[in-house]
Amino acid sequence: MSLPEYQKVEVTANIPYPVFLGAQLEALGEYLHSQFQDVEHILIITNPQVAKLYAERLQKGLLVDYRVNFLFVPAGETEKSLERLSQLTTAALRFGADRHTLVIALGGGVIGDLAGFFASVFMRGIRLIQVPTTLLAQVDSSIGGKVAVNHPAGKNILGAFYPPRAVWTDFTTLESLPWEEVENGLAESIKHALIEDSGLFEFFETEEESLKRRDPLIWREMVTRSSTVKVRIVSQDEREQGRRALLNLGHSFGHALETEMNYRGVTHGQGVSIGLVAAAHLANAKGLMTMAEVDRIKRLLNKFGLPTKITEIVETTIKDPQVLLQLMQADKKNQGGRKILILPHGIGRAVISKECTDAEILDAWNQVI
Ligand SMILES: NC(=O)c1ccc[n+]([C@@H]2O[C@H](COP(=O)([O-])OP(=O)(O)OC[C@H]3O[C@@H](n4cnc5c(N)ncnc54)[C@H](O)[C@@H]3O)[C@@H](O)[C@H]2O)c1
Ligand SMILES: O=C(O)C(=O)C[C@@H](O)[C@H](O)[C@H](O)COP(=O)(O)O
Ligand SMILES: [Zn+2]
Repeated sequence: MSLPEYQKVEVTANIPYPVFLGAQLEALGEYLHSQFQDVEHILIITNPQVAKLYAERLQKGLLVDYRVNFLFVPAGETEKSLERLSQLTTAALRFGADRHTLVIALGGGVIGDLAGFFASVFMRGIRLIQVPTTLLAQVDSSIGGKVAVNHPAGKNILGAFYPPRAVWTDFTTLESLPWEEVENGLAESIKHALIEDSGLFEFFETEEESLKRRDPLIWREMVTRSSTVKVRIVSQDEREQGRRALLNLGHSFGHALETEMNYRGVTHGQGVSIGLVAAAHLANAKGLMTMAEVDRIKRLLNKFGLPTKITEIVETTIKDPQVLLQLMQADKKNQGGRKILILPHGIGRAVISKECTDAEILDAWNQVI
């Protein structure tokens, strides 16, 4: 079988790896065979819904050469936990996994982060392939090597930088994705546009209808342009010593909200969407963005069904933003107790700010409560 038509983009990190955009699930086996001669055993970590849809296609190319076992994880953000990591370990050992076992993360960002963290610590690290099946995972989470589980006190608090050996992105898996899951990916894609691609922002504005119709060519362009932003930034600063922090735009707010909700009732994409609006208001207060630009961002998010206020998604008991401000203390960007925030600077540029006071951050929260 010859490899299908795809676009190969390289992440030029410490250990470079390819992102195959438009690859086919069936062809992964042939690729692995060409790259990893010592692999005999493969663990596919996925969830039952995704497996039902795509396990057969993926397995087609694997069964001849490998002993393949599945580890199933129920759907949901709460599965990114140490308890689930421990259960995966028990099951992997039962299947005879060793240091030559290769992990395939087949699914969305939850599977990618959890399976990735498992691969990073199992026997001190085994090889990992990301096979993203949600829009969010294709444009963002499968690229860049951030893997983690959550803690009641903070999102992704236990994790690692653990780059995959390859990212295998099959656009056709997005055909079965429910619209509410599409929205989560759009939030991260719009974030990428805000950080460094004003043309992509305009693309979202002008292509609203074709995106909603799921026009395959327009979707392909969206995923390609958006994931290219991520590849570019991660290649410049793999371990977030500087510029990579820009990819965290909206996340200081979004992660605090997710944590406050115990990782239920608000999706990551919704948290990011609300966080983008809060960051835009903060940027306006700092003179980095006009109110017209803040409104333009809100309009775009709303067009695609994304929330711009917390009350749009949950009947919240959060009346006092102090609780959320407190939770921002666990943000991984902070230094010596000082909050570091990412702010949009107009549309298509973002900056790292160490200058935001708690009072200013509270004002921003009040704009989205
Ligand atoms: N590591 C990173 O750089 C990074 C970046 C962004 C987000 N994340 C993490 O990603 C997670 C969110 O990921 P997500 O939005 O993909 O959610 P998710 O992984 O929970 O997937 C959402 C749902 O979509 C279903 N699904 C997956 N693929 C499908 C398909 N092709 N067809 C139909 N249904 C499908 C799943 O069963 C699941 O219920 C969060 O934990 C977030 O913190 C990580
Ligand atoms: O890749 C990055 O860097 C990001 O910040 C991308 C985010 O979309 C993603 O949610 C990431 O997991 C957040 O990282 P964290 O370090 O704030 O946990
Ligand atoms: Zn994110």
